[in-house]
Amino acid sequence: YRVYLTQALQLKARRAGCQPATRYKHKDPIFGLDIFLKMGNAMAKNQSLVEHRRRYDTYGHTYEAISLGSRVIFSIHPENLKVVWSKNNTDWGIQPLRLHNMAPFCGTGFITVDGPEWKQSHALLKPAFHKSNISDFTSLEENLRIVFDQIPKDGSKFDLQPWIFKLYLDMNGLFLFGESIGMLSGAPPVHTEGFLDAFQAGFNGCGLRIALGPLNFLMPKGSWLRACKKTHKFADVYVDRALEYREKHHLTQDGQAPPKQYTLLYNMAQQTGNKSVLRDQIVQAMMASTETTGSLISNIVHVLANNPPVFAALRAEVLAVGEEALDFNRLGRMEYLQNVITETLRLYPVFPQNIRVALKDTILPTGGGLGGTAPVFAPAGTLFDTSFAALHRDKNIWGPDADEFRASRWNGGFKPTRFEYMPFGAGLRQCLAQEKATMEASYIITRMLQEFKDIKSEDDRPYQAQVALTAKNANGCLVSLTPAT
Ligand code: HEM
Repeated sequence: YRVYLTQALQLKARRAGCQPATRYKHKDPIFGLDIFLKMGNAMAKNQSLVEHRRRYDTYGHTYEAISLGSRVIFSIHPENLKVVWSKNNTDWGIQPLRLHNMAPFCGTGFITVDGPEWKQSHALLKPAFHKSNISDFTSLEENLRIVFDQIPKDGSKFDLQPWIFKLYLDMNGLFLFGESIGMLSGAPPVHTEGFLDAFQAGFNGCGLRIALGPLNFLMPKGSWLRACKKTHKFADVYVDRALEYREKHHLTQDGQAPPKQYTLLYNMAQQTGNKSVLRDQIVQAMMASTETTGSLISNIVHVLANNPPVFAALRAEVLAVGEEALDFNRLGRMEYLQNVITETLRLYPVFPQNIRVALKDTILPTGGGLGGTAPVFAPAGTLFDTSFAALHRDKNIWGPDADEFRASRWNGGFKPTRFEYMPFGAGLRQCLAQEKATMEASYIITRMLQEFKDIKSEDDRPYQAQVALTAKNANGCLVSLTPAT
């Protein structure tokens, strides 16, 4: 039957004019253990993005391989990305790859499902990201001041990254559940004890299970399941509060609880009283927000500390703001600042890679044959693995200085297509927090440059991406800062 199936698929591919993409030179062409181990080794050395790029340089924009028995098409060709990430294309998804591997940790939600269930989850989350809910910087300012207080004022060396991550654990707590988890104050609520370690272990376990694919039975499950349980216990504290609130206010006015609208969980609890739905969504939202905006800010500071002319130009723009209020409108009009953020996300994408799976037999428009331009057949179950980090440094798109930080490349109407620059994804699953993340980054960087007249790098190592779901600088953000007054 397998032989028949293979032949039937080959016939289907030939009829559509498809040709195979360049094949990775395997040592183990049957199970593809070699490519799996090589990537594992590169990840352990924080070299996975370098390894991906090296392979694209060797094999071209699209090539294919076998990894742990699955066929994988690796591609950074914008034409292919356009098809796979298209809003109307239901041939590609994520559910068969993620749901069974992640459900014990985070259940059913926008990260784990496709189709109508994804749509429901997306609809529950979306209202909380409305501009009116994300444009008040009062709590951000209060918490940012605590970070500023930690920075040595005598110009001595300081790792800013852990403090930015603490700031974001607290800010995410406020946005997701309406309560800071006390990382900056050093006084976390009692129920958070052990939560961060459990969350990290639960999250990492999901990643490992996905990476191991058919070998995921090799991962010991006991401690992972305990970490999942502890994470649920933490989330349930807030879910129960949101449900109590919903219950208490249920019969007011038109039957809706008055909105505690700035908070994602309370916002969702206006729409559903289902405890497990709320818990799944909030755990998945924690996954999407952990270390994302924090990494972006740490990366911008890394760029500024290593590029004195960029720092000087940006500080001049910040000083020109004077006493004006830093709202969305004013921050959005700071053109150089916006270009610095855009260029930082190009060179150091916080989500550097992504994988989709073919939900049915389908065709990629390009990458096949000797010239690499023929369509490529992808039978159901084929994985599509892309690297935004490699895409964002492709010299065909960005020119010979693709590896250089040049904020001015975004001046004068230069605009890559939606599938050449994808720091926030594209299509249906595009990040709901894009505006929130970029505006908060704008606020923090502006405030920092108001408070400090110089930032110098105290680290001569290059940026080294430590990749889990997201990427952060493995070396932290070692800098020295000079106060403005
Ligand atoms: C610099 C910061 C961030 C970056 C670069 C980023 C990037 C991304 C990317 C690339 C995706 C698409 C994933 C995919 O296609 O599989 C995504 C989705 C998403 N992100 Fe973000 N993200 C950031 C911050 C955040 C934050 C802080 C939150 C929540 C508070 C968040 C919530 C979401 C949600 C809910 C989705 C899924 C949308 C859906 O499927 O409906 N993101 N993000």
